[in-house]
Amino acid sequence: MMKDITFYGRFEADILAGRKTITLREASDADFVAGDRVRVSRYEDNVFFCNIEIIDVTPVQFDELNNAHAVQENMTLPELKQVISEIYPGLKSLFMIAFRLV
Ligand SMILES: CC(=O)Nc1ccn([C@@H]2O[C@H](CO)[C@@H](O)[C@H]2O)c(=O)n1
Repeated sequence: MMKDITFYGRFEADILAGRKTITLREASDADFVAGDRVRVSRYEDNVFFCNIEIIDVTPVQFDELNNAHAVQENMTLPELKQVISEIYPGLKSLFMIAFRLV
């Protein structure tokens, strides 16, 4: 059975252009392993927009986030920390899911 993931619609263009190649998620949203093919839909309206292949799933602490993470999100580090703080207020333990378009 194919797995699914949702992204906020505002990230769709960056994902489709290959500008966003990681996502940082809480544990309950990181149940993927390298090689998984995953159907990607928009969170707001559930519209499918691409398939991705999972490259890697790695634990990362909020306080360890650095510019390399931000670049892979097509953001600055302050922007990335702000976005994550809004989605997951107070959460320190995240998982970095690296992916590529298929
Ligand atoms: C829709 C949903 O259920 N959850 C999430 C959770 C996270 N993200 C994005 O991943 C990166 C790091 O958190 C940032 O770019 C976030 O905006 C997302 O698009 N959708």
